[in-house]
Amino acid sequence: MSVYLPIMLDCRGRRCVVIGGGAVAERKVAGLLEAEAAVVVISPSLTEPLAELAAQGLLDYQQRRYAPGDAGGAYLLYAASDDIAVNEAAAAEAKHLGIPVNVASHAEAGSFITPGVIRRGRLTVAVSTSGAGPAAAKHIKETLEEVLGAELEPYLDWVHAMRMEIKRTVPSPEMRGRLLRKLASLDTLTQMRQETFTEWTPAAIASWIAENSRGNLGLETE
Ligand SMILES: C[C@@]1(CC(=O)O)c2cc3[nH]c(cc4nc(cc5[nH]c(cc(n2)[C@H]1CCC(=O)O)[C@@](C)(CC(=O)O)[C@@H]5CCC(=O)O)C(CC(=O)O)=C4CCC(=O)O)c(CCC(=O)O)c3CC(=O)O
Ligand SMILES: NC(=O)C1=CN([C@@H]2O[C@H](COP(=O)(O)OP(=O)(O)OC[C@H]3O[C@@H](n4cnc5c(N)ncnc54)[C@H](O)[C@@H]3O)[C@@H](O)[C@H]2O)C=CC1
Repeated sequence: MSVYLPIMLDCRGRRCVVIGGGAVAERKVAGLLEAEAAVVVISPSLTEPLAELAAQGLLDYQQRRYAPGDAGGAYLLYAASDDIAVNEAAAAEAKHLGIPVNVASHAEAGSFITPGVIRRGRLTVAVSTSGAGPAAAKHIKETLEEVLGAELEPYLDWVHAMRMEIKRTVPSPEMRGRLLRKLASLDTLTQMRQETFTEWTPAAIASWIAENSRGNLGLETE
């Protein structure tokens, strides 16, 4: 069994090439566009939704079959045609160039696989069964979706704003760590879920930081 390393990859503006324009390519393209990649699709045909994206100029569509050289300059390659030999050739080319490649028809020919993804604003949850059962991964993802509430989005926006403020005003790394761990243990998420949360004013934020940094001589006060 392959033990895959989960990582979060910044693909903004990166050239990501998808070979094939069918139902599977459609899913991979959706994930890439969500991550703001510069998507190139090479395929003789496209599904209706992919053709719509191409018409809107959201992806670079090259209407033709895969040809050697297509992996060149790619940040990621997805071999998602229904022709195993084509997927294999594209994967071999990518591997030769050291480009990470996903192979839809037989995962073991590639170097990475695609998880099911849940997003709640800044939160991303990726579910993989290491390829054991893609439909099972989808089902587990749907089960998790039910417990991950919409309040996680404003909660993480709040955590982010607080963290930025703590990083801006607290010079001591030890004290910042203490404050950030304390922040994570507050019941803000529950309050947001129960709709009892009231926004912290800049003065309230400053006094929370001051109160919880007692003994920290490095704290900048205004
Ligand atoms: C290894 C992997 C490689 C990769 O594609 O990256 C792969 C491979 C294959 N999938 C196959 C079939 C199906 N795939 C799905 C669905 C999804 N497949 C996804 C990922 C992955 N699929 C990677 C492993 C993920 C993991 O670690 O678990 C998801 C999670 C993400 C996505 O694709 O975006 C997405 C759900 C999206 C969502 O959450 O909604 C369904 C269900 C459905 O369509 O409803 C079926 C039919 C039922 C079944 O077979 O289980 C076949 C057989 C083809 C054949 O035999 O003809 C192969 C080939 C092989 O086994 O090597
Ligand atoms: N990884 C996954 O999640 C899944 C993988 N699969 C497998 O993935 C493959 C694709 O499945 P679908 O998208 O449903 O097939 P599909 O038949 O809907 O689409 C295949 C696409 O490949 C294109 N194509 C064919 N030859 C090509 C070439 N030489 N160069 C470029 N493009 C070419 C076709 O024009 C078409 O757009 C199949 O092998 C299938 O068994 C199927 C289900 C899920």
